[in-house]
Amino acid sequence: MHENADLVGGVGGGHLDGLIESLVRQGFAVSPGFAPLSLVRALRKEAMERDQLGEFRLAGIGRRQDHQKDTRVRSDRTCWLKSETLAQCQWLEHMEALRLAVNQSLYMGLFELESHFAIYGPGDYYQRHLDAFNGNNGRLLSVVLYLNEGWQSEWGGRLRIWPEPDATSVATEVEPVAGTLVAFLSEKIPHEVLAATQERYSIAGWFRCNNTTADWLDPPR
Ligand SMILES: O=C(O)CCC(=O)C(=O)O
Ligand SMILES: [Fe+2]
Repeated sequence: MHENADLVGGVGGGHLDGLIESLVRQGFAVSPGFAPLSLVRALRKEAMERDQLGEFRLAGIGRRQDHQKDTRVRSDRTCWLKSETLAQCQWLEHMEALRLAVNQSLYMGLFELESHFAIYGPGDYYQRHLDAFNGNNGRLLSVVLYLNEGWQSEWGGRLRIWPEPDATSVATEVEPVAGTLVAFLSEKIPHEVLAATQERYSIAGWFRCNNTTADWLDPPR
């Protein structure tokens, strides 16, 4: 069988319709088994190799001028993805299928994706936050893919999700199990990564709008 058979089965694969329906209904979606295990394994192996090479950095908060390191808010380490390996290209193809499906059904105008590997060591966390506010960074839709095979519930590391920015009651908690994809509206859904007792591997990504359009059409004078 062609080595991309997994990918062809996975994209389409019945996940996208349910995912979009959940996004419309509640602003977030949890899709277990979204990515095939073969792809999850390849991605985790790459994350581990790049970590060995020292390519991960303590995660920052914010972008550009307001970029700062703040271990009180989060303590994971991250490494940006590039389309430099087959596995990363396959991840990007999955996300391209999601982008097209979301744009077709929800007219969200998702334009480009930025994504990074993240490793939360034992005790690492990311406190409750929104991924975007008032369009500050152009992030519209957030996605997270978990890369942990054999994850045990008692290890912790769940993603806690609230239903709206000011909510006090939790909507759900997601186990960071291999192949599960979570997607949510970046400006609307607060979330928090709870500390785990084991290393927790993931890819987090953000679809952004096309920030350059206005500049091109109506250059500032
Ligand atoms: O790893 C997760 O479950 C979520 C990560 C996250 O919230 C982020 O990187 O902004
Ligand atoms: Fe986040």
